[in-house]
Amino acid sequence: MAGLTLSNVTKSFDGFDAVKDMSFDVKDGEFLAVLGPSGCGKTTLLRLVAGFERLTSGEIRIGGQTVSSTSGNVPPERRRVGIVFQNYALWPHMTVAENVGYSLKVAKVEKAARERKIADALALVNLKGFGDRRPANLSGGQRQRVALARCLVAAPSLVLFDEPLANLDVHLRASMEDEFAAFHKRTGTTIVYITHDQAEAMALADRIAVMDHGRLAQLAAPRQLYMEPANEMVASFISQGILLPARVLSAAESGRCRVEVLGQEVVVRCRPGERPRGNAKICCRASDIEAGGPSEPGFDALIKRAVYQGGKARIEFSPLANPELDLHFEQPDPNSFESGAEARMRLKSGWLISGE
Ligand SMILES: Nc1ncnc2c1ncn2[C@@H]1O[C@H](COP(=O)(O)OP(=O)(O)OP(=O)(O)O)[C@@H](O)[C@H]1O
Repeated sequence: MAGLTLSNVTKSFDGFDAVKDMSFDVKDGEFLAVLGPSGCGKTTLLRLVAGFERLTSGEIRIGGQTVSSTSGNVPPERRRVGIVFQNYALWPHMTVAENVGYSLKVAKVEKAARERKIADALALVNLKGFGDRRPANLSGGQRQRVALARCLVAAPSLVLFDEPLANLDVHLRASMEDEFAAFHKRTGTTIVYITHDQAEAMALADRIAVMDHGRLAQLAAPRQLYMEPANEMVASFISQGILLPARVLSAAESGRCRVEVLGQEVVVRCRPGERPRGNAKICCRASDIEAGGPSEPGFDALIKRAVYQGGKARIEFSPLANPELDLHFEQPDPNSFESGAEARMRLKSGWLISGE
């Protein structure tokens, strides 16, 4: 296996930067998810790494070897990069074993070695004994595993996944997530996994690169992305964080500072070096909000809707002083909030978005 390094990679189409100045490292054996809204450049990034697309500037290295730069481009078939696509693209007239071994046959690998490699690849994806089946006689998840085996048989140094679960139903997705996680643990394959599904990225990846308009917005472990989003885009994108206008009242001390939000003073988490300032934003989650007593610090709100969600209700409300803000929190059963009522709300915590 090998690591992957992108240094200041830009890809322009007719002057439009689909990928802009991206730099990051994927460590040997790491599982990196690339996450972002539609059109942010994920597929272009994958195509650049695979070698299907030439970069406009910058450099890509795989296992220390430069594979893309302005002075040259190693062709896709010589990069030892495996790709698992969203549509598995298996040949229906071939058996599972023939599908998996096709590239070896083309490369004129001798029969006994070929069969051994096919068996090893099928074992890696838990499909031992499926070699004689046809794709039509497999489930969607099994087909996706054949596609994975087909890419593993070539002993790639890096495997790229392009939204591999997008075509599968919800239950199958969950079980394939488990399969991919187990596969990664078992093999230590370096994986770059493109998705627009946050839950999938969070469940699988060691780290997640969030892309926004072709740029890297943040690269961090899932929990850090959730707890400490680098900017407003990441805050609102990851788990639909709630952004609130704030004024910073005190300098950072031990990772916390005091802010004024919705007329309430709250201690929030923050980066070191924060200083008092206006025009700040904090990111909070539904779990950071709770109902408070009438005389407690907090703010008054108008309840808009209570949506029962089995064992709890999602309470949607707007602060009376900021009716343009739509907020919500979760209230365990029994729910005592009714739409149209006024209630006192309290913000318990949050994360101060860096001003840089
Ligand atoms: N060959 C091309 N020529 C011109 N523009 C392109 C080309 N390929 C991609 N783009 C543009 O680059 C931007 C990024 O596209 P890309 O397919 O990489 O996004 P994405 O994040 O994979 O989107 P999605 O999640 O919808 O697949 C888009 O605005 C797209 O229209």
